[in-house]
Amino acid sequence: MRPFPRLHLITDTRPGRDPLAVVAAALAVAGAGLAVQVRVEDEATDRDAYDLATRVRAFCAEAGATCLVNDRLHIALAVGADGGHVGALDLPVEAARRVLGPRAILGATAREPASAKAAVDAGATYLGVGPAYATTTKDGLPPPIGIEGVAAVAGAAGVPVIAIAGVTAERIPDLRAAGAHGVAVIGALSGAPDPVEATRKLWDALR
Ligand SMILES: Cc1ncc(COP(=O)(O)OP(=O)(O)O)c(N)n1
Ligand SMILES: Cc1ncsc1CCOP(=O)(O)O
Ligand SMILES: [Mg+2]
Repeated sequence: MRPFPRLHLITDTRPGRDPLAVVAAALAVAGAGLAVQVRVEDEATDRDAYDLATRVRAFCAEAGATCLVNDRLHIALAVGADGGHVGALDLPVEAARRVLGPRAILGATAREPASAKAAVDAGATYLGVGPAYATTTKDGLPPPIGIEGVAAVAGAAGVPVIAIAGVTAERIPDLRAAGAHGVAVIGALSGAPDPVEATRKLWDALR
């Protein structure tokens, strides 16, 4: 079994972004060590999500990388992804586990130890933990939990913790010291002038 990826790239499908170009750049650097989470805007059609997931899944398969799908687990199944990610407004973790089956990777969002433990008991195999820091990529989030919040969840989780929100290469040493297994990013790669170079920086900080 391949080790659980430390670098998770979440696709950025906001207008004017080129998610596949960023995925290709990140895979060129991190290869099989990368997880790509296909995430589309809430308004996106299932057909658009399916088309993007199909292409990301093919890129990942070629590189030996992990492919996950956010929220829309039927699309994860339809494209043969490795798993999915759910949060508070999505299917409950135990239902997501039933949908994906016993062997799939299943991520759940958590921001404190009690919900983290409940998610793991319900079948989550990793936790997306945050917002670690402030982010401009997603609206409506609660206040950042900071390094202390990440450490509290990591200490209680018993599964890999992937810190999310506002993650930069410079912040990775603190997050790792707090017990995070890895990080998930959107802006650090999608907003970078050179996504290959930006991936290299994140990747070096994670090794
Ligand atoms: C790795 C990771 N962690 C957290 C999230 C957020 O999921 P969720 O809370 O369901 O919010 P949306 O991404 O669906 O808007 C994530 N996607 N990935
Ligand atoms: C999907 C999501 N959920 C919590 S923060 C976030 C986006 C994080 O994006 P960035 O890495 O640009 O801060
Ligand atoms: Mg969600």
